[in-house]
Amino acid sequence: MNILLLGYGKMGKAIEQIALERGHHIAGKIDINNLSELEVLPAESVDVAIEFSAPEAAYANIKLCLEKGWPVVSGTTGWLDFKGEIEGLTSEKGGAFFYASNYSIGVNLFFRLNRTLARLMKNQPYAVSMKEIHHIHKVDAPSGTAITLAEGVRLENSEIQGWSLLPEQKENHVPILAERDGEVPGTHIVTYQSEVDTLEISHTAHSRQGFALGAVVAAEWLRGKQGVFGMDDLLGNTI
Ligand SMILES: NC(=O)C1=CN([C@@H]2O[C@H](COP(=O)(O)OP(=O)(O)OC[C@H]3O[C@@H](n4cnc5c(N)ncnc54)[C@H](OP(=O)(O)O)[C@@H]3O)[C@@H](O)[C@H]2O)C=CC1
Ligand SMILES: O=C(O)C1=N[C@H](C(=O)O)C[C@H](O)C1
Repeated sequence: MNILLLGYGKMGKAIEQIALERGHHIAGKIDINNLSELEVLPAESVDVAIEFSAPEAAYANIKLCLEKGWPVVSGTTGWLDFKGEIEGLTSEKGGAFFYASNYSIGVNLFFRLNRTLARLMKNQPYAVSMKEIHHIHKVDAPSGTAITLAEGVRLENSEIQGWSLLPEQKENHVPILAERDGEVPGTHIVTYQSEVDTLEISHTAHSRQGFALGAVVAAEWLRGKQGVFGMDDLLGNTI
């Protein structure tokens, strides 16, 4: 496949390496410095775009891809207030859009574990909280993955109404602590605390390889499809 990389930072580079290993061709590498190349790229030179850029850039990047008729796989976090508009544009254009806050298989297993645990904890005397730890370059907080985890708890427990980013706290919201430390690729911890004990589940990424592989597999899966998709569509009951 001819893959356009939209955003050529830490993730763009990790994705390039895996895409080449899997026999794909890189149709272009776009970042903030050569954005104008995007508009002049011939539509037929790209089979799928993989977009990992920045919160303020994702919406415009994805919109442009959909207007060009390119299927888009996006992993950028921190822009999801506009996701509904992108979903509308996808159906208007008959295009294809795939989004995940985290593309690694391990984290998608963790998402399911988190929901199962939230269901078990629904009527138990435990307070839920979350912590995410990322590298110091990360611009958004809390992480997209932590937001998905909090949303998972909300879906299982009607007492939970959302999340709050510590130090701000809101009643019936999952408090999330966002820590920035060195070059940490991504750690997420879900904690349930009672007066007598603590129960914790965690996921620790050792590198960006898992995120990058998931994004390339999603791009391969998206080819030839129409609509809005996520990891549950890709993984189904295979995990
Ligand atoms: N869903 C998932 O599994 C994962 C998601 N992410 C998310 O992916 C995003 C990127 O992460 P990461 O690669 O680490 O970040 P980086 O900062 O390393 O890379 C971002 C890249 O996007 C470029 N960029 C900035 N603005 C634009 C623009 N307008 N158009 C195109 N490119 C632009 C930057 O260019 P320049 O350097 O010149 O500013 C840079 O090359 C983040 O939102 C992060 O949270 C990260 C890992 C996994
Ligand atoms: O910015 C990152 O690095 C990461 N971002 C994603 C997020 O916000 O959840 C996924 C992963 O944790 C790495």
